[in-house]
Amino acid sequence: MSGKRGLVMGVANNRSIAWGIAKAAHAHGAKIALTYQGEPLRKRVEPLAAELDAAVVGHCDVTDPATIDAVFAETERQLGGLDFLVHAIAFSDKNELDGRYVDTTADNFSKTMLISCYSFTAVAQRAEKLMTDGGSMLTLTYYGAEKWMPHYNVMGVAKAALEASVRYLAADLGPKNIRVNAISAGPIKTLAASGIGDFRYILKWNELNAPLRRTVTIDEVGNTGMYLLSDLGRAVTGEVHHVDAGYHIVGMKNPDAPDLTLDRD
Ligand SMILES: NC(=O)c1ccc[n+]([C@@H]2O[C@H](COP(=O)([O-])OP(=O)(O)OC[C@H]3O[C@@H](n4cnc5c(N)ncnc54)[C@H](O)[C@@H]3O)[C@@H](O)[C@H]2O)c1
Repeated sequence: MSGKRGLVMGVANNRSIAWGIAKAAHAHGAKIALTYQGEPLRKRVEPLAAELDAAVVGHCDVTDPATIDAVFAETERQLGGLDFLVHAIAFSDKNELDGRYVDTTADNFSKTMLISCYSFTAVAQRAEKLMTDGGSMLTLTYYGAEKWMPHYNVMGVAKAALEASVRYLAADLGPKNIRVNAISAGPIKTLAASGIGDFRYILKWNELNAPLRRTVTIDEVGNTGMYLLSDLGRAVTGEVHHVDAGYHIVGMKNPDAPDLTLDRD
């Protein structure tokens, strides 16, 4: 990653998956820029950026296109161009990440799709202009895009659309040697994940039933990110790569795993 310049969007705190990727990129010699969403997160992101000698290129709320333009202009000013982009952004109303998908409202459906799916295309449009010598774009998805998961609901629908957009963006940008991939991460306790109903149960279920009999860390997602963002993955595009301790190959509960009781406090 030495000599590569990357914009990492989606650091909220030191538990964020984006932070795991930013740390790995820095450790491998990349120059990083970070964005933050709103003032409360600026106070968290600035000290983290200092740890990586990273630029902070401003506030970005992907529902406000002017803020996307502003952070890309600042990235160009500070880094001079881009070799990679990390999009680790998702949002849905917490009330609809519990219970039944069929009860999703039109308003939250649109908002979830805009923030969790379209925003990757919106940032890809800007990043393409800065990737004058090829590049690599990476987003984050979850197995709930492929299979039903309890409470994932509209976010599962948005992630399915996000995975489809990875393929369409990869086809559009491939002729410019810009690669587009996703990591499908296993469940990790982050701020965003805390909004999902019965998340502790989901974590425990994965730990007991994944082939590696454990969950994954942000550092492990970060390390796999290096393969997709660096020249190691230079022939890989349009891919959804699972980093989930193998959970996605499982078809049935491990018979040796104990039965779990639902703990909702
Ligand atoms: N934690 C998990 O179990 C898990 C598993 C698979 C995929 N993912 C995905 O990883 C990505 C990162 O999430 P995380 O788990 O690290 O949680 P996180 O809360 O640390 O990060 C989510 C980020 O999204 C940003 N965001 C939300 N709405 C935004 C908006 N309107 N404009 C700009 N930014 C906005 C937040 O500021 C935050 O930085 C998400 O796409 C999430 O769906 C998470």
